[in-house]
Amino acid sequence: MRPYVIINAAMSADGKISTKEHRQTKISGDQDFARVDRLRADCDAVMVGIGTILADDSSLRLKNPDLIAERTAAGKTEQPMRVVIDSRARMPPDGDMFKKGTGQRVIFVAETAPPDRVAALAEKATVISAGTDKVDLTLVLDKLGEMGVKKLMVEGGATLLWSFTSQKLFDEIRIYVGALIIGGTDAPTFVDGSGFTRAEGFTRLALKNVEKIDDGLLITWHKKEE
Ligand SMILES: NC(=O)C1=CN([C@@H]2O[C@H](COP(=O)(O)OP(=O)(O)OC[C@H]3O[C@@H](n4cnc5c(N)ncnc54)[C@H](O)[C@@H]3O)[C@@H](O)[C@H]2O)C=CC1
Ligand SMILES: Nc1nc(O)c(N)c(N[C@@H]2O[C@H](COP(=O)(O)O)[C@@H](O)[C@H]2O)n1
Repeated sequence: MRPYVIINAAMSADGKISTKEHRQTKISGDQDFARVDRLRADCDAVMVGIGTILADDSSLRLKNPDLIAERTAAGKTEQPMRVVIDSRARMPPDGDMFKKGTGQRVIFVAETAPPDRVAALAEKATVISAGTDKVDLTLVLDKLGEMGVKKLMVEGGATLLWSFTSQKLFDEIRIYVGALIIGGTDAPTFVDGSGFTRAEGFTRLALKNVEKIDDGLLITWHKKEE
């Protein structure tokens, strides 16, 4: 069975998730980062696209020791599975995701990924081929389901979130709107990609909750069933 998919990200009041240089930007405050850590702890796997790893060198690990202890007491691994969507196997083998924290790392690549880079990554992670030229997210979700992932958190970035939202491959969106303006036509927004041209294609959402956190707002949407 496919996992329940929660998209979680933070954007500025003008919808940007980082700067025009794609520099990692602190949008959440302490309380929201604690919520993000809690959500990571509650999920079986945490995912980003390779653009995010190359920009941020994300470790994607759970940081709060109390949450790690809570997971192990519940018979789970210390860290949720860490997953990267990486068609061309560009993941740096010396990235923070490999250096920090314990547990399984999974890289989804396309069949056309260069074999030497796939072999180098296979020494550090479980590498799975899914899709011909580009990673196919329906295959990814099916595979993660087979691997026992019931709840998946997808953190970004803008290109991966376009794929998840345009293909309606999610259940919930939790978006933190921070009290700042970043600006810049070239700065990534919550969702980029090619965009819809016709209203019939739009991904529709149902509002579930709004909560003030730090000096911003956490908005929770569910996918609106058509
Ligand atoms: N504020 C926040 O909550 C977050 C911000 N970010 C920011 O997002 C930016 C990175 O976003 P992007 O450059 O858009 O990269 P991304 O992280 O969305 O990765 C996109 C890349 O993934 C690969 N890919 C393979 N199969 C794919 C598929 N089926 N669909 C989509 N992508 C696929 C492609 O190489 C594609 O270029 C960074 O600046 C980062 O700081 C990232 C995560 C969260
Ligand atoms: N929720 C959230 N709020 C922000 O303000 C952010 N900048 C991000 N960024 C995401 O978190 C990843 C970093 O994770 P690690 O600290 O390396 O574990 C980053 O790569 C984005 O995915 N998120």
